[in-house]
This record gives sequence, structure tokens and C-alpha cells, in this order.
Amino acid sequence: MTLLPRIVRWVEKSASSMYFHSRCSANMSFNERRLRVLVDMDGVIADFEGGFLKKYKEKFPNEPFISLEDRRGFWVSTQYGDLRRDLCEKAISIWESKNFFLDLDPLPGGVEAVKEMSTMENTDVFICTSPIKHYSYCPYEKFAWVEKHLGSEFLEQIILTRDKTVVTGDILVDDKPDILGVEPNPSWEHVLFTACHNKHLPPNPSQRRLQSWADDWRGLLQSKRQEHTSVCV
Ligand SMILES: Cc1cn([C@H]2C[C@H](OP(=O)(O)O)[C@@H](CO)O2)c(=O)[nH]c1=O
Ligand SMILES: [Mg+2]
Repeated sequence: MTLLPRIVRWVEKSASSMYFHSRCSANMSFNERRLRVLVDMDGVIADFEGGFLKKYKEKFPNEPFISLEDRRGFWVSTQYGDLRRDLCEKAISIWESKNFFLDLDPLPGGVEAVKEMSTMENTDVFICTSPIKHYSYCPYEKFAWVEKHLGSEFLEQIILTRDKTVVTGDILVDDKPDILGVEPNPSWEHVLFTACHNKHLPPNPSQRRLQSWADDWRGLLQSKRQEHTSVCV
């Protein structure tokens, strides 16, 4: 390498290292490192299970159904298929229908929590949600739901992905017990949000839970912030 490009590289490296050190020392004194919170949608802020049962009963009033009390396992269609083979397809027809995702009611406290989080200092909140593969309505309706319940400014905060492991964040609040994808070591800590289908799972000491939005989500964010500070010091 000739001298000039080497000098340019040295200047660039020094500048970026000075930037890093200034940020890090700022973190130590003012705890300025931003916290990135990823909040799942269905089962966390939007009532997928309740909305499903309501529409299923309306469409198939003479078929057996599974009450929310009796729900087990993440996939609704699996449990319906176990109940009677043809009910799997019937269940799927519900969330593949127009307006299913748009009509979901907000889960108690979820919208308020997300709004409050987004006003917290040094905090970035994203709605991290997976669309179903039958894409005729779901992706559009997820955006429309966010606009309706959280406001148009939150349209900037939507991450629509089939693989949440490739998304970078500090915390992912999600009701799915196992979140898998191509990245074996996602950057986020998965905090399991309690839902009718996961509340019976045996306690897992390596996984924190949020029982509902009435639970101490502010304390959870605070503890994560402290982890950052101690890493930086
Ligand atoms: C099929 C199915 C989907 N879903 C939700 C999860 C995903 O949304 P989210 O990532 O917002 O939780 C979406 C696509 O699978 O639908 C359930 O919660 N239960 C189900 O049984
Ligand atoms: Mg979910």
C-alpha cells in the first residue's frame, strides 16, 4: 500500500475510535445508550386468539371449538386438526379471510404501553411482526391496524418479517415460545408474553416473562438498560 491511502485509513480509524470512546464515556456518565425494544403484534398487542374464536364460532356455529381456557400449543390449526382432521382447514380459513387482522381488538394495556415506551428517553420501539404467507390481506391489514390503534407516526416503526432472528434489538416481547430462524444467536433477549396457549408451559429459568401489560414492563426495560451500562463500564 502506498503512503497516502495508509494515512487516510489511519485518520479514518482514529476518528471512528474517538467517536466510539466519546459515546462510551457518555454512556458511563449519562446512561445514553439507546434501548431498542421489539414488540410483537399478534398475541401481544392484538388479540389474535380472541378474534379467531369469535369469527370461527360465527362462521362454523355447529362445529366444535376450543375455548381459550383449553388452548395448548402455539399453532391454533394444529390443535383444531387434532380435535378433528377437517377443522385444521376451517381454522386456517378464518385468518386467511379479509378483515381478520384488521378487526382484531387490542389486548388490554398494549397500545398504551407501546405509546408510553416510545416517549421514554433513549428508547426506540418497533412493532416486529410476521405476516402469514397468504398475503392477500394480512400485510396491508397489519399496517392499517397500527395506524388505527397507534397512530400514523407508528407506521415508521413497523418491521414485517418472517424471520425475527435477523432483526437487531435488545428485547423482543413475543408470545411465541420458540423463535427460530437463520440466525442462531439473535441479538435480543426474548421475553415471553403470556398468552392462553403458553401459560401452561413449565417455568423456564432462562426465559423472562411478562404476564400481561399490567406486569412490570418498565422494570424490565430498566434492567436491560442497566445491563448495557455495566457492559460499557
Ligand atoms: C397461524 C397462527 C398465526 N399467528 C400469528 C403469529 C404471527 O403474528 P405476530 O408475529 O404478530 O405474532 C402471524 C403469522 O404467523 O400470525 C398466531 O399467533 N397463531 C397462529 O396459530
Ligand atoms: Mg405473536
